[in-house]
Amino acid sequence: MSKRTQIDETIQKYFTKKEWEEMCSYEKMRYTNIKLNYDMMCKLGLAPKTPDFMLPRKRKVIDNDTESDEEWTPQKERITRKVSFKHPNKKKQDVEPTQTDTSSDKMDVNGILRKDLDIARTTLKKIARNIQKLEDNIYDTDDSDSGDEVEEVRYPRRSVGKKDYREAEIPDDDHFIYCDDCEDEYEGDCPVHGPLLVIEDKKIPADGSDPMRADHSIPNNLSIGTSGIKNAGSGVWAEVPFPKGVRFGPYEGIVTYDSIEAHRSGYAWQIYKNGRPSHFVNAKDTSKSNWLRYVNCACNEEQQNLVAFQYHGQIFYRTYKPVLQGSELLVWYGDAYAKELGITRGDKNSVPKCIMDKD
Ligand SMILES: C[S@@+](CC[C@H](N)C(=O)[O-])C[C@H]1O[C@@H](n2cnc3c(N)ncnc32)[C@H](O)[C@@H]1O
Repeated sequence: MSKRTQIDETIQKYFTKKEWEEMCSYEKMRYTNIKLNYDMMCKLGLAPKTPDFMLPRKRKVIDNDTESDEEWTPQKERITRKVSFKHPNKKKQDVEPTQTDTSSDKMDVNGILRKDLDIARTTLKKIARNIQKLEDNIYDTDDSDSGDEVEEVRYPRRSVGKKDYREAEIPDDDHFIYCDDCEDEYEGDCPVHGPLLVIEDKKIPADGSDPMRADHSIPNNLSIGTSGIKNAGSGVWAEVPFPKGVRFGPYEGIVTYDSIEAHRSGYAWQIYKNGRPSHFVNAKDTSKSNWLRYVNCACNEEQQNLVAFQYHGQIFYRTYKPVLQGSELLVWYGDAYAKELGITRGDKNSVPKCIMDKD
């Protein structure tokens, strides 16, 4: 036999005196359970919808002794809902009797209560599972995938470990985002450290009417100027400090399938679909691209402050470490292209062609 919940007398405040007096103990228990469930979800930070009965109601006359049903606007709605409760499908003999109540609608109400309790229990079990997974994730005690169905909280699809930011990120599943703090990938935003802080471009029409669209799209607090890298042309500079975890982009340009043209331009990112090369986004044309085209390739890991990543078929840049005010935004183009620029990171014997002006 299921244990009965104690009626929480504090819920009385959500009802009029008359309503409370007329309410049978099953209803009070039902509201108690709804509130218990709600409180638990709040404690877990799940931002549940406030149960209707707990919402403030308009009251025409604030006098407990004299009020009638007509004095409360939403009460009519509540009473309508109360009578429209569906009878449980279970046969009456299947329903466990409770110890104390003798009211005529005992079986029906009991069935409703049991259903509510079942829902609450299932929800709490799911929450408990989610918490466990989160804890496992935070403390890195268990990387295994239990195969459990988890709702509302997203978990890493796989433990990818610490990134080598010199490696090009070739996604086989680009709806996952790497979290630099967890060192893991999540479907969408990291449930522990939250979403990346998105910095939007200035909105400039991409119809080709502005030949300098790329320059004009640059957000506040960033500027385009001569790069600090010798012979690299223009670059992008931070006018203010940026924290780790800021997202810029997407990288905009013309879609092309011509790999030779893309390669020659020096402004094209390759897009992958299911781990295979698909097409290129070429930002050579300044009337069809945005400011991200001006971000240069870092000469070494110390300089690098951005990583390029593909998300939902587009290339974005994110700060993976704090960017100091007055420093140049520098990303890694990928080993092959960097080599062509004379950047051979990790190769101590290479002749350093890629040098900053101040070096
Ligand atoms: C996407 S563009 C970057 C913006 C370019 N600096 C500009 O003025 O338009 C890529 C080109 O910038 C230059 N570049 C970028 N990083 C460089 C580096 N580390 N060393 C030398 N040239 C670099 C190369 O000419 C490269 O083809």
